[in-house]
Amino acid sequence: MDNITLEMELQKIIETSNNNITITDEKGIILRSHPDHWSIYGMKPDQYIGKSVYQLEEEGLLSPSINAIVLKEKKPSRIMQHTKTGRVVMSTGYPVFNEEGSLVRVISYSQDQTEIWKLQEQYKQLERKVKGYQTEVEELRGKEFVQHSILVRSAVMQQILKTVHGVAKTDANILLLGPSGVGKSTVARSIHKKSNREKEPFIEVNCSTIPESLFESEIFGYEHGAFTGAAKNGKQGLIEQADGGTLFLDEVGELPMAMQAKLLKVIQEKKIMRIGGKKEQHIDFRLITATNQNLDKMVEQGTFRLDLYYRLHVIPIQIPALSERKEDIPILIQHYVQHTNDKYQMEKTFHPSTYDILVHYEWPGNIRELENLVERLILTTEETTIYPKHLPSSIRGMDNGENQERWSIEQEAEGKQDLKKTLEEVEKRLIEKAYQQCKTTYEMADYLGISQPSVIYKLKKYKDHFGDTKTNPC
Ligand SMILES: Nc1ncnc2c1ncn2[C@@H]1O[C@H](COP(=O)(O)OP(=O)(O)OP(=O)(O)O)[C@@H](O)[C@H]1O
Repeated sequence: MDNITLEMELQKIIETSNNNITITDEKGIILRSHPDHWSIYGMKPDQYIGKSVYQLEEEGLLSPSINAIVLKEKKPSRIMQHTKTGRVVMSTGYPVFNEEGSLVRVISYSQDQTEIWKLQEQYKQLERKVKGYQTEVEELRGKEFVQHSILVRSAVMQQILKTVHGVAKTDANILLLGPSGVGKSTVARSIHKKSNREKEPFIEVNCSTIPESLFESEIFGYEHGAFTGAAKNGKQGLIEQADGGTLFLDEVGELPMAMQAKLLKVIQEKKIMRIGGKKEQHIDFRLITATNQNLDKMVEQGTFRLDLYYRLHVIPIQIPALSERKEDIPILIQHYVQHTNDKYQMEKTFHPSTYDILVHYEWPGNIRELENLVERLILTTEETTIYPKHLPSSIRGMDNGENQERWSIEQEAEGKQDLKKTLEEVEKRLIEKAYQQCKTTYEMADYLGISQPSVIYKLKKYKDHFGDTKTNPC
């Protein structure tokens, strides 16, 4: 067959193939390719024919070039490329050697895989959703409690709920202790819901937010003309509003001393008198209090009345910090991801590495911090998958590195990093692990599932990182 016929055949193959066939010489100069196929890279023929693939890489038009990889590795290779035009392309390259064994050409085939890739992503998301539903079904089957929006899985919280719900129908005063954001108000509301007062008001008073000068009038109310600026018809106080129901005093440790004495009297007598009023009225309420302060210490220091403390302390319940009941963290994350997605009609998911970091985080701000962070991440992350890189650095910094390793691999799939560098980085870390754990290159080969010569090659490749290579006793 003469050269002209061969040339025509080759040209026809390139033109009619479903793949983008690209041929480069030993220097990476593009000799042939079909113009139609380069549109996926957002390039026109004059931008690549006769150009070097290295140059195209530098210009960010190919990231990375399969032909460049084959030129370097001198063996067939396959990569996924994320193009400037947003396509996902699978490229496979083969070296062509002459009779002397020198590499003279590289032939590569590229196929647009965007639709398959998207389907795979959708499938992964569906898989995660199904897992989420499975967890929910398990929860509903009783493995966890889901009661009055209280989600608990830990044994300690299940016991606490059992105790408080056990006394919910009595009128015993309950004191909820624990750091901020652990769910004291939530538990208080749940006690009310379980009590016989369920249909009556639940009045929540945050003692730290009412200025001392207004406290008395807010709590006890006042009669017409009680003081300058008082409302014309007087005002019902918060205790009066709780008549028949539950009065929940949050941050009770913040109560001014003078108010402590008045509150003690109300608790003992269940009677109040409005400011400027002439007669006392009986109020039927159940009292629940909460604080994140150490009341014992405050009593010792003389800033909290001992007699009031005894009154409030009838059933003390200590709610532990989230870091002391880590089993609750996964269901809380799942719940708030689902809840926020539903609330804003979104479909964001947490990458498993992100999820792992959050599950192991200490959560100093407890459930409130968790709830706020999940909501913020879902609202402010543009991508549908939330990666560790989206987490605040204070949380990312707590990770031991394993998750960072996992997500850097995923980032490569997102095309946000240079694929070649990412793969090299991952390879280097795996080889480092093998290097630390194995005595010989044969053991390393077994450990890594590659041949021993490949181990030698890779150790040489990263010699700056490892120093001298391992000795081979065999
Ligand atoms: N077990 C739970 N399941 C789901 N959400 C919860 C749970 N416990 C608390 N939360 C949520 O966490 C947030 C903080 O809870 P809550 O206000 O009850 O804490 P707190 O201990 O009373 O805080 P503070 O001491 O600051 O008043 C709320 O948005 C609440 O809905």
